[in-house]
Amino acid sequence: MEAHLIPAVPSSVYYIADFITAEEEAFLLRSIPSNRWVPLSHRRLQALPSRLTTNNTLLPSPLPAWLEHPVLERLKSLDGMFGDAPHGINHCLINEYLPGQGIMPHEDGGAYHPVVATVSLGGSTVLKVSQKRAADSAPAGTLEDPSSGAGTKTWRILQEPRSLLITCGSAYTETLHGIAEIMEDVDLSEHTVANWSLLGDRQHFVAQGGRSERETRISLTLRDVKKVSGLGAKLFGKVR
Ligand SMILES: O=C(O)CCC(=O)C(=O)O
Ligand SMILES: [Fe+2]
Repeated sequence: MEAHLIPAVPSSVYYIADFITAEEEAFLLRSIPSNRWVPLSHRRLQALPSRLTTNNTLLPSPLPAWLEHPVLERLKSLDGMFGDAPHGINHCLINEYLPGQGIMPHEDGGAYHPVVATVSLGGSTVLKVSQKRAADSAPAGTLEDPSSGAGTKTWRILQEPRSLLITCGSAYTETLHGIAEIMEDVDLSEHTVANWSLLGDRQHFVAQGGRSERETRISLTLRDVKKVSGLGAKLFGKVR
């Protein structure tokens, strides 16, 4: 995995170009249920096997067979990335973004084991990663430094279709990530893209003059939800 570590961004974010083949990408796009989308104002999403309950608990149920091979199988084979996760991978969030759509800067938070894997399908996009301001992680009651918004470090990660991005460690806990609501990503170069050296097809973006028009992109975000309902766990033969 060290060969896939994105340099410069807080540790650790890994990028693997061509994690799946074009045939596997087409299979995944065909397999995503068409009747489970939840429309949001700036994208639509679905959660498999289900959405979390209000107290961030998962009612356990297996992930669908179409996710098992190749995605889950291949993720589990990655040098122990999910080795410490209590249930391996038990949840998949699917987001669909049309050109011009994105997601506000956020952190994934404590409901999940702090390793997240994202498989990109369809179009390319830029994920903007920024260091949380000191005030974001300061204990409640700490006065905010009015200048703290300035100088927040940011990085751009270009996600090509069929790629895998894995975020863990302090990158999971100390940064925010988001996708700008724009029709085109511009100024893509070795100087502005943190994972430039790891891209599968740098030449594609060079040939476009460092521009990349957004196309419909679907991401599979795979995680381990920490809390699994006890009743379900018993039904599955595991008492936790
Ligand atoms: O679509 C993506 O790559 C990011 C999705 C995301 O940040 C999330 O679901 O928490
Ligand atoms: Fe996220």
